[in-house]
Amino acid sequence: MSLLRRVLQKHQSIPSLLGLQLRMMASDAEKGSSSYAYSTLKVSQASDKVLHVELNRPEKLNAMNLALWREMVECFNEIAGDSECNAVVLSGAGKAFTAGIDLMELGGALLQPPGDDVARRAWNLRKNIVGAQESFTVIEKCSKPVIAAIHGPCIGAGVDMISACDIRYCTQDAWFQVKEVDMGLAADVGTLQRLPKIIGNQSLVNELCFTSRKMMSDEAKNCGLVGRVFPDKESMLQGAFDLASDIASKSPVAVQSTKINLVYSRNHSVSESLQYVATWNMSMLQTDDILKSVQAAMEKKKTKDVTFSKL
Ligand SMILES: CC/C=C\C=C\CC(=O)SCCNC(=O)CCNC(=O)[C@H](O)C(C)(C)COP(=O)(O)OP(=O)(O)OC[C@H]1O[C@@H](n2cnc3c(N)ncnc32)[C@H](O)[C@@H]1OP(=O)(O)O
Repeated sequence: MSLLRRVLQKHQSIPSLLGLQLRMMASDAEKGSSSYAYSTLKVSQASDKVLHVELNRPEKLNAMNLALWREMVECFNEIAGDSECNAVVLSGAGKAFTAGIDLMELGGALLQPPGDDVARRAWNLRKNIVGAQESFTVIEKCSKPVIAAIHGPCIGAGVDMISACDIRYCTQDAWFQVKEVDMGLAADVGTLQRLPKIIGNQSLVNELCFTSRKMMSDEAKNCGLVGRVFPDKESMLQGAFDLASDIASKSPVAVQSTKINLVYSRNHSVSESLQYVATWNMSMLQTDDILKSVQAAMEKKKTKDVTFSKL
């Protein structure tokens, strides 16, 4: 039976979904005591101070169900507070990066929020949307650089997700699709806000968003959506891990301050951003990391040979 047919059938049993509210910010209590234990995300240590987060619903092409939206928030909040982690690689298990929102599970809950009248339903719908936005904004709020490693399809919410990452690598077989218009809606969890700042070609962004046409990896590279294209998943992951490892070896004060200021500057004027970094660095320039880094450079050593305190 086609996916679309099953989605439509599922929507006919809306009453079972009426009580269901998207809870995008789950409490830590649900997770138990073990660290990085998630049902839809697999987190592993790729190398020293580098974590590998995999979207882990390969049998559903990593379609984003309720648990995945919630666990993204939990996971990246956990990473943000983990002083053993300095950089992250985000990829998809199986044959796709992601097929976007889980049409079976989320479509009904999203379109039919609970509420006694239109105002209350709208109120709850807004809460769901804001909650879903947090699932990707949390990547941006996490001060550790996040490298998206994309292979195969990256559809709908997948584009929202990778737009919140700091660096994007992909495979030759990767393709990108801002699918929302073809689903009858405007994208609302980050693509329309972040993609224009990444690609820097408003005409192309508009075309992609209005038409839902697929963009293949070569075009993604040419327009600046991805930094590098690799022949296959294995070489892409190796490239992403090497990059993450290089970043992770540097002063975490310098790297994380840089991410925070890059994100701030993207959203503010040059003059506001200069003010911000001046205030930021009035404390951060007092770090021991400067002395250590300069000394290493003078001795022609790599930052890998320097021991920086955890942050
Ligand atoms: C608050 C709102 C926030 C966000 C909104 C976001 C909007 C979007 O994300 S829009 C994009 C929605 N996604 C799609 O339209 C993609 C749908 N999938 C496909 O078109 C195809 O699966 C494919 C990606 C082209 C790959 O095709 P193929 O290689 O032939 O695999 P399939 O047999 O189709 O799929 C394998 C398996 O995965 C299930 N699946 C695929 N996509 C989804 C999905 N989006 N949701 C749920 N399940 C999905 C598919 O049903 C198959 O499962 P089986 O159990 O094996 O049948």
